[in-house]
Amino acid sequence: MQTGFVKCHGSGNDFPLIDARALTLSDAEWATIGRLLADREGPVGGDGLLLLTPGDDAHDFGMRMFNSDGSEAETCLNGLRCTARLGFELTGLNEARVKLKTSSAFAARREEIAPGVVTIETRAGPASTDPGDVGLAIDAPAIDSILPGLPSKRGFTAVAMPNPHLIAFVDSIDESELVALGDWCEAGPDLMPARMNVSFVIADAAGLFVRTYERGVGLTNSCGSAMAASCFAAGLTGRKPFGEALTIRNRGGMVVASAQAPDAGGMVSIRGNATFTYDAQVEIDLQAGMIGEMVVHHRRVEEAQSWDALVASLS
Ligand SMILES: N[C@@H](CCC[C@H](N)C(=O)O)C(=O)O
Repeated sequence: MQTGFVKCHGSGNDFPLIDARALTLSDAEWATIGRLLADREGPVGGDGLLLLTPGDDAHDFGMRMFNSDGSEAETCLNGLRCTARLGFELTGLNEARVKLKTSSAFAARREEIAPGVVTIETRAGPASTDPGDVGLAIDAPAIDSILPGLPSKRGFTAVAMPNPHLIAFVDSIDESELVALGDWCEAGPDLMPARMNVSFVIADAAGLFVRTYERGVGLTNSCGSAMAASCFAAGLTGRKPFGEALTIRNRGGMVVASAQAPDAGGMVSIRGNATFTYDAQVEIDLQAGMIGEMVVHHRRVEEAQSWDALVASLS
């Protein structure tokens, strides 16, 4: 099959994005397409696959997200900004209620965070620390807690957005430690059979810096739901106030986020880029599990440059 897609990124977290509203493929077929398109060794590459899907009575449209290992995630908040932008462009809406795998989110166009940078705000949640929601085999919420059985003596806060996140606040980020822990989680141990995303987070005067090992992917430039979970965890642990806009930096750029306290609703808003870098087409052979050459129709050079200028201004 010939498949058209937009290559996009939210804060450097990059994805092929398909308008799948009229496509009826099985979950297994989408998982295969996710593995093929998001393969860094292949012609496209990405941290996963995004699908714009049909809405229903309560939603204007929907989003599905497959990690590069083919597993489907409950949400992807960098991807949600990009998917919402495509949904807005195809429906003429400027804000929407978006159907996710197990929850709903709100998305709206916002004023550009920097010249030429298309900006979307999302509101997702409520964030939860319930062990059942985060998929942890423990008796009580983990908030700055050492987790028995986890090969780390750091304090972790576990948050579902609703996808599962383990957050440790650290003074400096040891990437090899993060990768070792992320790899351990990827095995789906009894403590977390559905695996977890793991982030090391620095809280400083400028806000937060978040580095994430993503479930089903590995280290990525940024992870939107990890930034949301970190913002919520920073409020829960008293490192940052709830209800205030925080600048959250990452390897790919930045977003602005704010989290409500649990008793105020526990929703988390993120404002950031939804950058489209090129539009392309590729032949996918589902039987053989192979993709052909990619043909790029349109490179969105100015848009990509606007984002690069914002990132350069951060350093
Ligand atoms: N990059 C995403 C999260 C993608 C899903 C995640 N790897 C999971 O399996 O939960 C984001 O921006 O939120």
